[in-house]
Amino acid sequence: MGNEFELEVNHLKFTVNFLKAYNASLNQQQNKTSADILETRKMLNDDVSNTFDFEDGNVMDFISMLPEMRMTESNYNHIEKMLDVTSRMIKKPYFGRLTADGEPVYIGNATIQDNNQDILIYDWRSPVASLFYENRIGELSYTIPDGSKIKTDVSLRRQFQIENSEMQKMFDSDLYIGDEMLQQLITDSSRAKLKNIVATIQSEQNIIIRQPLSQNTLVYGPPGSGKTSLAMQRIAYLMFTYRKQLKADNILLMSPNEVFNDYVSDVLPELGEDNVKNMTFYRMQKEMPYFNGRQFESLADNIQRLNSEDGSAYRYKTSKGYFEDLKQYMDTLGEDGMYFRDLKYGTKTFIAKEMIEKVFYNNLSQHPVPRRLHKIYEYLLDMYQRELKWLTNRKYKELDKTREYIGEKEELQKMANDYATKALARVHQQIKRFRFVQLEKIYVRSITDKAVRSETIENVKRNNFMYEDLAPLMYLYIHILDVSDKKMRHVIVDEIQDYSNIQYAVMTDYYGKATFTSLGDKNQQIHPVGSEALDVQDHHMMTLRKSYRSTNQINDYLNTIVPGGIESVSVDGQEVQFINAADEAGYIREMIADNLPEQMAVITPSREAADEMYEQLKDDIPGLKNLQEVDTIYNQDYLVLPYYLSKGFEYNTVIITESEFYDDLPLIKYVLASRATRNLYLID
Ligand SMILES: Nc1ncnc2c1ncn2[C@@H]1O[C@H](COP(=O)(O)OP(=O)(O)OP(=O)(O)O)[C@@H](O)[C@H]1O
Repeated sequence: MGNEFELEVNHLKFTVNFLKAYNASLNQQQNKTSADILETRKMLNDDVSNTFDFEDGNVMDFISMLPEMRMTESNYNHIEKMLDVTSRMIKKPYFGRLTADGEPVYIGNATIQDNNQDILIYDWRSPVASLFYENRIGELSYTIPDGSKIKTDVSLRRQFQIENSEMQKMFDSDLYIGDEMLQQLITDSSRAKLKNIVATIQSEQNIIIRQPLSQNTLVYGPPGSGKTSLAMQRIAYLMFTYRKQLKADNILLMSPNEVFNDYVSDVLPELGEDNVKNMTFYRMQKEMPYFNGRQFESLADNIQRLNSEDGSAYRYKTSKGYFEDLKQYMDTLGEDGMYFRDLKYGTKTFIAKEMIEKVFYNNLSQHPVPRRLHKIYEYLLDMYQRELKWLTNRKYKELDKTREYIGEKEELQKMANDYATKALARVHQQIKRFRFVQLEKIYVRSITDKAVRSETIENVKRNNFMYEDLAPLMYLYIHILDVSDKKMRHVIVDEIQDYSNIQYAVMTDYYGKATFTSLGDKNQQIHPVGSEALDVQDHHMMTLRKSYRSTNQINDYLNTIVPGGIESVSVDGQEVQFINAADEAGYIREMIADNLPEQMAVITPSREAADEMYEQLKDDIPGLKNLQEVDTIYNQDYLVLPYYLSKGFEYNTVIITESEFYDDLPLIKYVLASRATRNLYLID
């Protein structure tokens, strides 16, 4: 092994030197390309834009230069990306090695070729690198893009710990148990944000990451089994494997809240990829103009409200039974049950709902519902143009007659036009937003439970929509108008257990051209009412069992809440602390006085309790942050937060205050306790 270590140290030196030289040549290329771009731009400025005239041949010159300019700029972007990648890789060129069919295969964050085009380092996402994540040696096989399997004899699997271009340690490991690299990562809690796990992806995780793009996948796994990490690694994998089809803006990450996006935002850039578009279920309605101006309760407010209120309306509206009723109601809209709105301006009716209804049910009855509505939309826009013209003319005549304004005819015309445009602005907006359809009434009619229906009518009247109204309204909107986002090719949904069947249908139907990877844990529903299990079709179901986050002691405690929930792959730490303290803030103050943990989250049962706790602790904990529902930045090591915001995160030390609050909510306690990596305190 001594000799082997030396050989590896030499190979590392060679690779680092190569990367340094490569990086320097990229630097030179970048300078040259940026000089070329500047020169072209300057030339265009001088020669073209001063005399930008279609009569002049220089416009043609400009057009003929465009492809080359685009190529130079894309070349520049590529060089910049490679500069970034190689700068990182100089410090840590690779993390693993295989000997496959007698040949060394080094594995790192990107593929690097030497001057003879031989591969010096394989990207971790390349097919052959998959063998590394099998965590064993022997006769193995990997799949290449055409689907065929390549049999390979793997005689060595080696992991490296390299820091600042220096070899620290190496391990030859063919067994996952005793994986020292993994153990070291598990004990490293130096970072507040989610880290990449590229060097220690486990075989059950590797299978999930490498599912084909065409496959819908549903993954369940206990707390700490790496679901969020996999979500990010999978995005990086898809972007590499399908780079011709997929750009960052074709992939969507559906997050439980806004701050979560920041929590995961380091992973993709570290892996050399751009961050993808992110979304929350709540924010989806903002992409649908119909809902502009409608006030929807936020998820956080919904959770707080239903903590103390009766949840029967929520239960009804998220149930499979209601979803079936809604679909049935929608199926008959072509014959009956469609509701419209009068469009008015001033005291005048632009169009009466009865008229729209007549066109919808009589004149257009041969078409499907969405087609009818789009045709009505066109008629109404046409009508609007005619009305605008008529109103402008009338105003023009009026102005002309009063002769109060003596000016140019064009000015008079403009005044008349401005007047008419303003008068009809609301009508125009309503047409554009399809507000001539009375979606809310259709929704209310689809509710068969009398009490829920009358409560909903009151809320609609007050423009006070509940969170649970979002999904059925969006579902109606998407289907009645046949609206979808055609750009997304893949959607990753984390914390899938927090979505009802109707919510999932909204996502899969709206992102209709995308396949889905959804990840969650049925035992981690944070909503006080909860939803029924997800009924999905055409999804490959996968289960994770092992958990990498918390110490064995914390995992043992978690297993007392959900027996057998977690298979612990971890290290020992201190026992879970159950504390009785009349003055909770006082206890925390004392506890941290001589030993402030690296990171700490104080979790409270409500927003009010969080505000109060923050006031009591802020002078004792430097940089303490009171995390808000609307926050989008996650970079604090010391946090106070209400429990429903803790979803998906992890902290070195977790203090659950007023823990008796969760006595009847054991699964919420489970979620909160599983946020701790090293130390867990439950105070009551
Ligand atoms: N293969 C791995 N190698 C190293 N660390 C890992 C691995 N898998 C997961 N982890 C670590 O375990 C912790 C939990 O991972 P993650 O947050 O992705 O789990 P999760 O399943 O989403 O958890 P939860 O359901 O509780 O939100 C993270 O610190 C992550 O870095």
